Amino acid sequence: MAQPKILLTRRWPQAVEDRLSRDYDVTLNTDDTPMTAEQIGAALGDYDAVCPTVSDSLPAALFDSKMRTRILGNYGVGVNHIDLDAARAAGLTVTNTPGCLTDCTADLALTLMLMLARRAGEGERELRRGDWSGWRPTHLIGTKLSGKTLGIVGMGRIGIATARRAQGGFGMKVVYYNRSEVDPAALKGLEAERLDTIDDVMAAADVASLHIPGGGANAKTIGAAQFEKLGASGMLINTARGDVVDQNALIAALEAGTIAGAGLDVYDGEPSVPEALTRMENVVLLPHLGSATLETREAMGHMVADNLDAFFAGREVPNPAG
Ligand SMILES: O=CC(=O)O
Repeated sequence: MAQPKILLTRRWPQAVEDRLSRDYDVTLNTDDTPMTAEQIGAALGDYDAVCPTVSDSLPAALFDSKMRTRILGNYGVGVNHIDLDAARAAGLTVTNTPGCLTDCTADLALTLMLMLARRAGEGERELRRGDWSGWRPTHLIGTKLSGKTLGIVGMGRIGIATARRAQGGFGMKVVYYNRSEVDPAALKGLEAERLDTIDDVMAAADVASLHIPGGGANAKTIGAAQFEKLGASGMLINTARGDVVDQNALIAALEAGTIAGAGLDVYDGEPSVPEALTRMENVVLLPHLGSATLETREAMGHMVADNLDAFFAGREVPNPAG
């Protein structure tokens, strides 16, 4: 029997490309440029499986009954770039990669917190510019994280892992908002108080870290009113999705001093980043590095491969999305 035809929309770690190339008739996007929606639409007519990622866009208009594709093996946990309802209505199975990127994304949330609180980006820029004039007691004074309050918005796997690091490493008090009650077993050993609303979390937090999925109802969850609550010494961390923050309201809040600073790994409309943000010293900007370690990027790829293997063997897929 012919091997299923599979398209990877971007380059993946070598070990996973090798595994898939052994077991499937794989097409690689060798020059690694993002594919247009039209190219992905055409691929849905040509391939048995398409494996997209967060840099792709799969709106409802791409899915029709003439598709050859039967499974979308998404490389990543977030699937807000895929119109899931339309994909399912067209008979597609959609899978994602939950769990394997939890530690790395939580690590990056802490990286942003520390860089922001300790003004590490500012300091590095100063040194590289040749402007460092030596140690002095008043140079680049930051803020201690130890003992401060971390507010988690979205207490899922990554929110919990971030809270554990902040509490275990820095003795931070943790408050959180989650739409539904969190399984107490997942919170074992963590002292964390669930508050009734996101605004309550913002008001209580010195640092607010976002861990809710993007898209749909979560768009612009954090806007001007929430920045007012976070207050002039408050810091915002976003490793989730850019669209959960009202980006214009964030820029306005930073410019007005409504909040103290922001540490961002994701942007609404990325990879474009508003110039206003790039000019601010009290903002740490990373290029969507949450899951970017070799171990995790390989694990994500193997998870996609496991889902494809199960699907084409007629078994239940281990990680259905949504
Ligand atoms: O951002 C990365 C992911 O959603 O996996």
